Amino acid sequence: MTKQLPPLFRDKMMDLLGEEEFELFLSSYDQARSYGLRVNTGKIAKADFLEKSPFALEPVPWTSEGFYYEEGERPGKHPYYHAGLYYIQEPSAMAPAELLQVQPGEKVLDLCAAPGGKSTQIAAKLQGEGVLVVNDNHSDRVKALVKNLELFGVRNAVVLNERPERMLNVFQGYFDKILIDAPCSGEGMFRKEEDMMQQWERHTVQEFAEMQRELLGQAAQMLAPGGTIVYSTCTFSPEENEAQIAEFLDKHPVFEVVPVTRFEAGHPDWLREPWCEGDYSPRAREAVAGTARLWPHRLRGEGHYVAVLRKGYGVVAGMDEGTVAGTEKGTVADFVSASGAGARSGREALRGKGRAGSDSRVSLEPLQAFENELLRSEPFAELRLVCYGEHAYASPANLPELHGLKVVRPGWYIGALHRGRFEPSHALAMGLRMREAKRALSLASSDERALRYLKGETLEVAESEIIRDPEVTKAAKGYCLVCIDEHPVGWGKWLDGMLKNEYPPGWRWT
Ligand SMILES: C[S@@+](CC[C@H](N)C(=O)[O-])C[C@H]1O[C@@H](n2cnc3c(N)ncnc32)[C@H](O)[C@@H]1O
Repeated sequence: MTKQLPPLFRDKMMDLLGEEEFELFLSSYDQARSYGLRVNTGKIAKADFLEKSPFALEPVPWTSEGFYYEEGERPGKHPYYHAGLYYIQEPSAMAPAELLQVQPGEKVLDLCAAPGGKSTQIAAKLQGEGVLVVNDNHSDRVKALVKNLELFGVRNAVVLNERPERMLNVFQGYFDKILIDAPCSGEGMFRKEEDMMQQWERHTVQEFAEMQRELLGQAAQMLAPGGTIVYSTCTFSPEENEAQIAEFLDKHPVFEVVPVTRFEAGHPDWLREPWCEGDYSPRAREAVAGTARLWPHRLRGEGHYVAVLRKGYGVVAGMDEGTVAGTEKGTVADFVSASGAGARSGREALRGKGRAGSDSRVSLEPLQAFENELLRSEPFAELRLVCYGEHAYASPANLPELHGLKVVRPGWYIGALHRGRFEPSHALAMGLRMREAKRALSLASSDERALRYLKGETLEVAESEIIRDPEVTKAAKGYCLVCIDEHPVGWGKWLDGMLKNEYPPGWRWT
């Protein structure tokens, strides 16, 4: 594979690393890559997963929930994948969200989030408390992001499809933590995805560097004083890594680097011609040594770069922290948010207008009837119910007003209210625990019906198999939460010994 590396890339790495280190680096391209999965601790405790894991797992040293699995295993082809018990993720890619040190209750932004690997990691750390705003400016990639958050059963996420400059007014100084998993030239992925090599050219490095500069400046404005930004790339070029951080520190003296000691150090010595300009301050040069490099020849993972930046509280006289760009007018604004000034809380919010600019009213009764019949707990209690047309969402509390932004999901999608009926969403099923449903069916993963359910088939299910509390729910007939080994995978409708399959076509086992 070393022969396929772009010659310009080889020459550059040789210049940066020096002959001896370069040989080691080069040899990594002829070694097997590592495979990883990360346990969804939002759904299952790590110890419980390890007890039932069908895979031989070995811990990834830098991520508490991360594990290596062996080549040849197919974790994407197991019912537990469909239950959202883990995310398949390249081991080095688990480092940035871990370094963000997210705590339950925080307000977190994942600025370049699709397809959502790191968003799901952050969500698990929030444990359903606080706010997770995830954004990606690519509309097609956002679809995968939504699906992964739903699969993970995330209840407190808002999904945006925005250009970050349009988010600045709304989120000025709002977030405690921001992850910028920046678009980059992808040099660190050459071993994993060979076609990235064909796309690589010297000028792409410069193009990405320009985007990264903007993203860093925008994130700085949306971060609260005392907050943390983690900046990461999966590339080696110093233009996209150390140079970005050095330039950022010189423009934003209120920020400092929090040193990462777990990995190899960043390279101040690479801030030089012909790769980078040389005129950074001594403070900035020194600080980039505290950023981190994950090298494929030094650990079991692909190439990554990570910097942890903390925003101080001080105001430095004469320094421009950047002005807020105005938001554009006349863009999508038909999202009704019940948050922000004047909003009514919880259930009240849903009684409001169905859609901005329209006076249609959505009756809550069918949802209430569904809750009474099917839900044991109050899963929406800490959230605000909002309606977008006929679609009901449970939105995290304390969100600023989102008018004018392209909101793909204002929160946890609960279901559709139309023609006097409530149809629960697949996302609702995935976000529930089995104990929260008054009517459930738990199939063993070894039961052939588990796979047949995931393939969309109708199942024969005896009335005695429908789990219900006879004091509360006597009837077996109607919606029931279908689980595999007690982990929800979707809805079914039981009647007279048959379970009608409500598993969505786009999610089915193929
Ligand atoms: C490295 S990928 C993110 C991977 C993701 N964090 C994960 O772990 O699954 C970078 C993403 O940034 C998005 N992107 C590129 N430019 C952007 C911008 N200006 N604002 C927001 N997202 C952007 C791309 O569409 C791409 O999905």
